[in-house]
Order: sequence, then C-alpha cells, then structure tokens
Amino acid sequence: MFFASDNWAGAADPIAESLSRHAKGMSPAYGTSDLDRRLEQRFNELFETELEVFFVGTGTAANSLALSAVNRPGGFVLCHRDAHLIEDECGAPEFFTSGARLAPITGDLGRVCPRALQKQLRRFDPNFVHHGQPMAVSITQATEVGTVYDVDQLNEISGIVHDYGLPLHMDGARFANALVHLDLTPAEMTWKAGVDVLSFGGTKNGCWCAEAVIFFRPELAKQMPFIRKRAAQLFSKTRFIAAQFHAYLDDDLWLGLAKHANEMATRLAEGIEKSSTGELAWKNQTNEVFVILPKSEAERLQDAGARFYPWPAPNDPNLELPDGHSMYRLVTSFCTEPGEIEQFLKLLG
Ligand SMILES: Cc1ncc(COP(=O)(O)O)c(C=O)c1O
Ligand SMILES: C[C@H](O)[C@H](N)C(=O)O
Repeated sequence: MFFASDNWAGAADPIAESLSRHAKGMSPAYGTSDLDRRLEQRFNELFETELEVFFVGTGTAANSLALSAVNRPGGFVLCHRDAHLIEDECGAPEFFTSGARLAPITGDLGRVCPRALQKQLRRFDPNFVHHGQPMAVSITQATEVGTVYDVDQLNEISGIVHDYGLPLHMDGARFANALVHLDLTPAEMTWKAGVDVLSFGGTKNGCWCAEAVIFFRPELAKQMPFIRKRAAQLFSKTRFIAAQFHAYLDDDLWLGLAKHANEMATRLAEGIEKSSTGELAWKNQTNEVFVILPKSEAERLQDAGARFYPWPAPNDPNLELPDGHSMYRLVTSFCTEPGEIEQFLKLLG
C-alpha cells in the first residue's frame, strides 16, 4: 500500500526496455545523436508547433532552468504560495537564476487566483527600481494539491501575464495526469492557452529520470544550451533520456499510464467517501487524494503497512480540521494495483 508519492514508482516496462535497448553500441553524445534529433521532432509533432526542447534530469532542474532562461535583473517569479518552486526546491530556482525571488500568490486549492495575481503585478512600478521587476509567472499543472486549471482558467491567467509582457511558465511535473483528466491535446493545454515555457515531466509517470524544458517561443531559448551546461544538466549520454521519452510517447503509453494512476486515485477517493473514518479534503482531479483522518487512525493504517505522509493543510479558510485530526496526501501511480486500494479501504473501515 504505497501512497507516499508517485516518485516512488519505478519505470514502466516499455521504458525500461527502451533504455536497455539503446544502451548498446556507440552513439554521438551530449544530445547530438539521431535518437535525440528524432525525439526533438517528435515533440514538435506532439505539440503541433515549432518549439525548442531541452532534456534535463529532474523536475527541479526543469523549473529552475526554465526560469533562468527568462530571468531579468532583480527579477520576481510570481507563483502560488504553495508552489513546489517555493515549498520543495530548496532554493534551486533562486540559486540558478542568481537571486530571482519568488512572490507567493494566494488562490484556492493550489490554483493562482487571477485577481490576486493582478493585484501583485500592479504593485510593480517600472520607475521604482528598488522593488526589482516581475520576470515570469509560474503555475503548476496538475497543481501541488492534485487539482487542475481548465482552459478558461489558463486563458484568464495567461491574459493577465501577457498584458504585463511576461512569459507564463507551467510546472508540468504531472502534465499527463492533468491532460487526461481534462481530455485536451498537449497544444490546447499549453501554447494555445498562452503558456510560453513548459517543464514537461515524465519521471512521476513511468520514466526513470526524464524531464524536458519546452519553449513555445523559441526566442526565449537562446541562452538555454549554456544555462543547461553551466547547471551540469547536459547529460553526456542524453540518448538515455531520449530513449525513455521515445517509449513514453510511443502508442500514447504516457496517456495510459496517467489514466491508470488517476483511475486508481478516484477509486481510492470514492472508497474514502463511503468510509466512516476518513473525509476527503476535496475531490481528486488527478492522482493525488487529500484526506482528513484522526491522527490515531492514520497511525493505525501506517502501522499496518500503508505508506503515506501528513500534508500541510493549505491556509484554505473553508478547511476546518477537527481536533485530533490531520490532513494526509495519498498519491497513486501507473503501477498502483487495484488490490492495494481494496486492502487500504478494508483497513480504513
Ligand atoms: C509539482 C512538482 N513540481 C516539481 C517537482 C520536482 O521534481 P523533482 O523531485 O524530480 O526535482 C515535483 C516533485 O515531485 C513536483 O511534485
Ligand atoms: C513533495 C516532494 O517534493 C515531491 N515533489 C512529491 O510530490 O512527492
């Protein structure tokens, strides 16, 4: 019963097989192999547009280097107050941008509130040098609390961002989970909705270690080859990231893996709703389920072998935690088995 994180899941079989298949023989290094070239073309086709794509090893690297590419002196990135950028990247975005700051924006259930974003942007006076200047807005899709922005919400945010002449970055560590939930095409959920730079994640959805930074405005990518190399994220054997993504995208494997993860989460959430012990903090939209449990119950489940962690309850005014209760995040993945869900729900009672 492993629900701690989809980062715990291994690699899907076709991806592991592709890795070992491409391990043989010699091949040009540092992203110059035929396999790399073919994959770059594959991403252009997948997103139905001319783009620049750079492979890196972690989601934190993808986010930090994407923001470095659009950085400005004294720059601010505006992002949700619970964004992974702020909460879980250990200062990497600030470090790799040589000191850009992260301006937290409120918003319910992990989504940036457009009004709050506009209010914060209005604070920046281009003639008042002391504050610095905004350099990007970053949103997470699916968000850190498993919710998603629909197309209207994406367009509303990107409209505000572009009114200020800024690029919109999307942290897509769980891009596939959001895409299948919304049943959109990759283009509809990104550049057609105003996204300029995307961290496209594969690691949490069946890849071993595969992330891509995608620029839908190629002019923003001019410095990226040097930014990536300076950050020690240019793998000599980039073909191994390419090999993973080839299998990942082949026959829409990536969509099937994400669909399974989301379906398992929905099955878990429906069981929790019927239980007498747990209460859903909010309905899951992707592969992350947030549940309010008595702490004693959580300990009993963990003692019985269920792996999951407490999750800091967002400062959501509508969310009251009863005494002795806490909020927990349960994450499913491409390899979550239905039996695990049944076992957990039986234990929950
Ligand atoms: C929303 C989100 N963004 C970015 C990351 C960073 O990925 P990594 O841990 O590979 O650096 C994570 C990690 O799981 C994440 O949950
Ligand atoms: C929280 C941790 O940093 C990781 N991003 C995860 O989602 O498990």
